[in-house]
Amino acid sequence: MTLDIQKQIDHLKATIEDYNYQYYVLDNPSVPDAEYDRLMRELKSLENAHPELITADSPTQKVSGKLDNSFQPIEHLTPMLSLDNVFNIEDFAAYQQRLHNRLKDDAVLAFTCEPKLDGLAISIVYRNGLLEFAATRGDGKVGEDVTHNIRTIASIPLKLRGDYPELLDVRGEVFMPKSAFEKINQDAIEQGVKTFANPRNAAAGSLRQLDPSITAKRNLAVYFYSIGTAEGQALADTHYQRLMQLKSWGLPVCPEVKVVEEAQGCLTYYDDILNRRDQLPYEIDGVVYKVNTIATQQVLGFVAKAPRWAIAHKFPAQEELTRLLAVDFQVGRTGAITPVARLEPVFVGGVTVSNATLHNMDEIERLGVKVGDTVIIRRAGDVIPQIISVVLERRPDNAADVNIPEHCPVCASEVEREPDQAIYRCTGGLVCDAQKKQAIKHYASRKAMDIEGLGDKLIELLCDKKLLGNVTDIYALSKTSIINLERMAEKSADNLLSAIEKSKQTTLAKFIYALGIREVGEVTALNLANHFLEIERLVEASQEQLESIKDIGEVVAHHIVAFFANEENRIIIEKLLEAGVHWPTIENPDEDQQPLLGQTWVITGTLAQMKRAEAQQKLQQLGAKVSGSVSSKTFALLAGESAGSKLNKATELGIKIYTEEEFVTMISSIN
Ligand SMILES: NC(=O)c1ccc[n+]([C@@H]2O[C@H](COP(=O)([O-])OP(=O)(O)OC[C@H]3O[C@@H](n4cnc5c(N)ncnc54)[C@H](O)[C@@H]3O)[C@@H](O)[C@H]2O)c1
Ligand SMILES: [Zn+2]
Repeated sequence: MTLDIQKQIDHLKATIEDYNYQYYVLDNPSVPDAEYDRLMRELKSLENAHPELITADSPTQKVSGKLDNSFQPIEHLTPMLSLDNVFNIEDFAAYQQRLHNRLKDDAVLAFTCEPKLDGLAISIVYRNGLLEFAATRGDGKVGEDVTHNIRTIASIPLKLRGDYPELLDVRGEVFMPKSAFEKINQDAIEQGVKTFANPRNAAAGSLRQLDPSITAKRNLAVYFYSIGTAEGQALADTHYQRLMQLKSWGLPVCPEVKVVEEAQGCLTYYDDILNRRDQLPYEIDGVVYKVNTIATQQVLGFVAKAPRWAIAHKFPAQEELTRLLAVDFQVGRTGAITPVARLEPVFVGGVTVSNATLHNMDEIERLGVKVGDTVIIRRAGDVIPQIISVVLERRPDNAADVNIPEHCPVCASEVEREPDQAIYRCTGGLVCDAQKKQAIKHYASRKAMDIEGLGDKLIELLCDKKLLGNVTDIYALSKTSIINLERMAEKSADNLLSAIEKSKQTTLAKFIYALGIREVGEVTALNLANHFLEIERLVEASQEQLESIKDIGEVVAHHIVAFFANEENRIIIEKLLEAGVHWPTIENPDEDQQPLLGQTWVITGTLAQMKRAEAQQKLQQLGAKVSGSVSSKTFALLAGESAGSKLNKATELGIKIYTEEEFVTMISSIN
């Protein structure tokens, strides 16, 4: 029996030591805090039941943290301790009771409440008001010298102000504000390097750098929360007033610090901070209650590695372990195929989570995640739950790779990857149910078929009522079918039907645009219309033919070919023509319509009568290229109000310059 317990204890100790190493030395934990805390509680309760098995080196008995010999050791003037913690109200009530029992009185206890900042502890020694050295907590007795790095943190004074003690050892938490954390991880993703698991690890990793110039760039911050040693200056006799003293010496103190009375006051504070957790600019993992009167603190004293007069009340975990059961693929409104993780349900961030986003296939590759893996999932605030890492040591033998499906799970069309992008898309276009609504909205929009009255809301409704399946169904709508819809009076039904009828008369360019081929905007559609003159010729066009057209590159040409290669799309086009969609024959194609062919224009300054984008579109429609910079190849410059360097350069190079007025006259003389 005891042998078994001994084995369990040894196993727990070894596992916890391993996690400590990864967390404190490598700043790269492999399991979430919740899992670590569970093991620690298990070990504690085994040791409580078998006190004879407690050894001095047990992680329950000593301050965890290791020393990395890349840093000089620094012995602390007074030890840096840890905090005991509770995870629920019952345990907190029991803690309160123990305090009163130990103090043997029922006098009202005041507590200073503080957020439990999720960073790493630092001790900074000021001598005669000047920053002398700074050290991490290390094993509690000896820390690592990080003085050079600490000096780069903007909010840490190098010199104290006011009536400071001659010698001051002040303790605080170095942390990385959420905004800085998001930015650093965004940069890491862009550079394809490893991201930090959470702001705590980012802060620790940034402070424990051999090169202070790296620390300097990391936007670390600090709040101070206690005094280790002070000589030559009387200290206040409550914890709260001491914090105010720190502030008066120029040392930042968290603005959320507050004095309350008894358990009720503590719990009200807890609820308030928990409610505001997501709005706080820094990450916290709970709150800390500290007996306010220093004399009472001294009566209470310390246990092995933590004060009795303080306790951390931890918040529900935002990170948890669970298993990835499967990866499903969803098709978005634009055909983008996104992987969605199906998880073994787990309670995290206050709710039970069974799905998580995986963004795209690159993200899966970055995480290196396989089906069957144990993963760390994070749910903070209202943010969609995310998988942040894989616990590789728990990977089962039958873990399976995640593969993108070859066919759309909704319409079975082929799936393809966009060149140079992480996104896979369904090529189904108009036939894909998932893309249907979006496609119909685009088709009916003003710059496309311009069907007045057929707006987004009505399209949603018609799709939901199964009156619209794809764009061809627009022409099958009848008065009897729509009159019974909500908010559809007889008059609006008539108006809609006549608008549909009227819109059948269009141009080839608008029709091509209306099809919603990826990356075929109005200008490209116009170029295509002018080049091919007939829709049938465009449908048959080859990649090479398309690429030979001005402004059409490989990618766009590819999208066009893929769109028309889809048999369903061709059938839809036939049906639209049968329904009566028509356009005038293009009489004067290419050259005649494009008198500015071969010219390169530059637009600069502010235009009064139109937007720059409109001027650009006009020029492009007439065949000109529009470039962003003036060179000897520039044909003309359109210069609006307060034109600057481009105007100067164009003048220098003797390039033709149009005022807005001249430009408008020129354009209207062509049209
Ligand atoms: N995931 C892992 O593998 C892993 C490994 C080791 C430790 N951990 C985490 O670290 C915890 C244990 O670390 P610990 O021993 O440093 O204890 P702790 O972090 O629970 O509490 C002590 C620390 O709290 C910090 N703190 C923040 N705000 C404070 C405030 N207002 N007043 C006083 N202190 C404040 C200080 O840095 C102090 O050293 C575990 O509970 C776990 O969450 C995780
Ligand atoms: Zn599809």
